[in-house]
Amino acid sequence: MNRTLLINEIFLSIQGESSRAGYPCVFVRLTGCSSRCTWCDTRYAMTNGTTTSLQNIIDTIAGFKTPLVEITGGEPLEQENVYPLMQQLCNRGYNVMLETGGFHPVSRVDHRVHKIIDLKPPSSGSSSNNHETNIRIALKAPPAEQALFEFKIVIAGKEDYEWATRLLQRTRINEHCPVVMGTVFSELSPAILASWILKDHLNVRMQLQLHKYIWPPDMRGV
Ligand SMILES: C[S@@+](CC[C@H](N)C(=O)[O-])C[C@H]1O[C@@H](n2cnc3c(N)ncnc32)[C@H](O)[C@@H]1O
Ligand SMILES: Nc1nc2[nH]cc(C(=O)O)c2c(=O)[nH]1
Ligand code: SF4
Ligand SMILES: [Mg+2]
Repeated sequence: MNRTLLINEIFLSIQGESSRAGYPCVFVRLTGCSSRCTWCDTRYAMTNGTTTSLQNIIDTIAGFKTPLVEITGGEPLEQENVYPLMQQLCNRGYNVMLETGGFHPVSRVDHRVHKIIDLKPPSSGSSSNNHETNIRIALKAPPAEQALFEFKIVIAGKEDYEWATRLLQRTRINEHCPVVMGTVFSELSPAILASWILKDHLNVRMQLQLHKYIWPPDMRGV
């Protein structure tokens, strides 16, 4: 079957987010997202895309000669053929990461994929769409698979931070899986977020979007 995906861009860059930040990584950005996070930095991926066969995507990735591949968007889980793409990349031996907004259960994602799941705070305007099933799936996973779950919370201010600490107290997800916490770029000072995390002895990994410090923050394809 000639399966396709609507692709916004495929590029090689330095992974700027998550526990793998700093490693060379191929990014496959899928077009389209039905959410509208107020501070989304990738609005250009909402509509523009090229219909591309899975084989063509895999060949493009192979050309970058890099073992780490991240599937992002847009919202990657909104296109059905993302599932066979991830499976085929895993079969070929790539380290595959998925970056998802967390509005869809990750139960159909190949278990070998490193899943980075956002928990959207109130400032995003998308908080009511969080799918807490993903937290339950991660908590129930056997330890070896739990290591392939990572949750991410992007914070714009104190209200978001307090929402996040309540979520962590209630679910204790950070005792089982890495939780990365970062700032909405240019909205909240990293030093302020760092001071809150330190004051509360919060067991999270702070991260900044590394690529926005390496290159101009609004540059595309990096
Ligand atoms: C553009 S989204 C694409 C993947 C998926 N839709 C999602 O939300 O995870 C990739 C990541 O960028 C983060 N992000 C978007 N806009 C941001 C901003 N202005 N500052 C910091 N992180 C941002 C999102 O929270 C998400 O973790
Ligand atoms: N360099 C770089 N690292 C990233 N990590 C996650 C990204 C994303 O947009 O999902 C991203 C991105 O857009 N660029
Ligand atoms: S879910 Fe991701 S791509 Fe969609 S609007 Fe929110 S940050 Fe942007
Ligand atoms: Mg990005």
